[in-house]
Amino acid sequence: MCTFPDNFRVRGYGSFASVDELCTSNMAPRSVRIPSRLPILLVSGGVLLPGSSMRIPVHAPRNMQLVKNHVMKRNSLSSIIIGVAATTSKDPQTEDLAALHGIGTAAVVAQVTGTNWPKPAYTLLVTGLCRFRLDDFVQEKPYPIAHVTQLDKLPGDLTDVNDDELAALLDTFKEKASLLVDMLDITVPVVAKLKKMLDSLPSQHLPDVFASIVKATYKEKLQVLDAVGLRERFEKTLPLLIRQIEGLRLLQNSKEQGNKKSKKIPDVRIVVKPPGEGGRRPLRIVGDQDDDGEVDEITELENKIKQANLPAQALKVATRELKRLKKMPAAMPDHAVIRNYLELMAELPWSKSSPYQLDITHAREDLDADHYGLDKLKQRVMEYLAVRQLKNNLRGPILCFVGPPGVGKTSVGRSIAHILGREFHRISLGGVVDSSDIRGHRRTYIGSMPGRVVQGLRTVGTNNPLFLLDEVDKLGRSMQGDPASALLEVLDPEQNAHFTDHYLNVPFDLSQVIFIATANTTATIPPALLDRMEVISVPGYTQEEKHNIATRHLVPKQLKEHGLTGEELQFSEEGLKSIIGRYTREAGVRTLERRLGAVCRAVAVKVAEGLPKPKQHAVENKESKEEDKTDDVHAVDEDIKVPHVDHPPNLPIVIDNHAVKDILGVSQNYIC
Ligand SMILES: Nc1ncnc2c1ncn2[C@@H]1O[C@H](COP(=O)(O)OP(=O)(O)OP(=O)(O)O)[C@@H](O)[C@H]1O
Repeated sequence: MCTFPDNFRVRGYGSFASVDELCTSNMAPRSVRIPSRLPILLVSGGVLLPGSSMRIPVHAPRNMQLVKNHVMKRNSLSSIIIGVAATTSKDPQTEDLAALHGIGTAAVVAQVTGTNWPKPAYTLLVTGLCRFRLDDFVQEKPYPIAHVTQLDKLPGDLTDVNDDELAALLDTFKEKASLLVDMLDITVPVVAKLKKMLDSLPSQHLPDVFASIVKATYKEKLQVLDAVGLRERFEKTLPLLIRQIEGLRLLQNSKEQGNKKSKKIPDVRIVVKPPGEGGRRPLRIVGDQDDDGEVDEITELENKIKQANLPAQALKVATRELKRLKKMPAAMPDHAVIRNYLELMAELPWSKSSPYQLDITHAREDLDADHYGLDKLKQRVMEYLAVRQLKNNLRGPILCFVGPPGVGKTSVGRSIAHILGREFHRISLGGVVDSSDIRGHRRTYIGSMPGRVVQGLRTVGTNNPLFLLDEVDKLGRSMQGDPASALLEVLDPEQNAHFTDHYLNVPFDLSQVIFIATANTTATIPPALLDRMEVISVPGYTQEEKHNIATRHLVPKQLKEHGLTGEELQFSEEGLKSIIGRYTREAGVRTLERRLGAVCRAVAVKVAEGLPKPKQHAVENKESKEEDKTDDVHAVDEDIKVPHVDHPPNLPIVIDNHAVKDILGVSQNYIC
């Protein structure tokens, strides 16, 4: 199985230089034999005809499953044939299989483009091979697979056709087709190719190819698809061709006369648009507006960027990218990439900060309220905060709390953010081996995304949060660059006002961000990084300290988390000691907190079991009401509410030595 990066483009069928090339390629239908079972891709609002290509954005859950399970799991796309069937259901999300059109088009998957970040979005480029009839479904979920019957078994070239009527129809069709091509701008490569194809393409393929490039309604295209017989197919397509020619004539006349209408059209050069995107506008005029929905989304993005208050340099880049996006068809793979980029630009907190808030007199109280002990750490934090208050915008040292797991390093960081009224975000650095994890990938790189710092800023939505760089001692190193040196750039007050993430490619001012690091040991912190930080050791706790932390912080916290109160559950002195001494073996208090949680859960069950049963529904039938009364003395009477309690526990439930053993089992420490 192959894995795909976050942004990718996989080509499978030949090597097409462009959509246009594909759209006029002559790879279909010839002597194709398709499998009798095909996975079915549902397309709403568009019809794929044999010999033409279509870009299909994948949104609906079933289509997404098909792409993930059938297409992406292959190493190569070259042999992937799927069925493309139009659904008459207006909402593709409903994916009603009954609404599928009975005739579909077998197609090869020529290209998959898309992105996995921030959410999966794929586009398939498919080329139609031949018609098939949908017989029945072998499976409907996660994506439909159907038994199909191949319909197109086209005869050889029609040059020596015996049917006079068909021969005449063919001549007229060819004449009109070449007339249409002559009216198009030959300097457009795809038109030149179409002209060439007109002579070389076997005549029987002409209706499908032309039906897919002329302007036609969804219904008309379905009629062409339904035309299994050759003559019928010519008959259905010829009027479309003639109508297109008439339309172009009108357009040209209006241009010549220089009337008002034509002035609105900046360039009457007519290009052939790939017959995709619902096949609604195969021929379009350059300068024509695209789908309303798409325009709306771009306008929305533009407004978002305006409101984001970008600095000059960022605004310049965003405006340039926005212009590119407007010119680009939505089906182009780069469209999603630019959009993601612009969305990030619009969402970054360029000028949004949390208001200044620091009350040093209450800071100590807040720290004490959240944590027991940790005097040295709290003292240093107070000094840090005091200097911050005296000299705002401190380019101070980066504090690094070093100590064993579970001693409160992260939670002290969270408290500091709270005291300062800043947003808190934790960046876990354990196992980071690639510098682009910190600094992002360049946008030219497939699967590119911003680094964790920029992602963090987007998440918190302010430009002055507190970032906790967790586990700096576990930073790795690899061929992809040294993440520690990237981190140096982030932390260096001289440089971080102009921090440039590779993906963002414009500087973002990190000088207002507070960084605090945590580590279990200093031994493995890269020396250059260690040099920038002020290490504060947080030693493990003694049994007594753990006892105090438990009674003051952990027990009340766990009671609250489990919906219990002190009147329902109490820990006896010896019970608590037993948990600390026999059921935990750690310097911190994380396991202790887990064990207390386990006890709370067990007690919560007992308390819930003893609660009054929920009131039964009033009995509608009077007779049955009478029966109920005789059967059960506790039966519900509207007037007398007697709680139905089986064995209400004696509250509070006190957890002593024995209760601890009952709930937590035999201690591992005993076994050792
Ligand atoms: N002194 C303390 N007072 C109150 N609660 C504490 C204290 N020390 C730790 N805790 C609690 O213990 C739990 C674990 O703490 P925390 O996650 O901050 O540990 P840590 O040192 O960051 O661990 P790690 O190194 O594994 O990230 C938290 O719920 C925290 O509130």
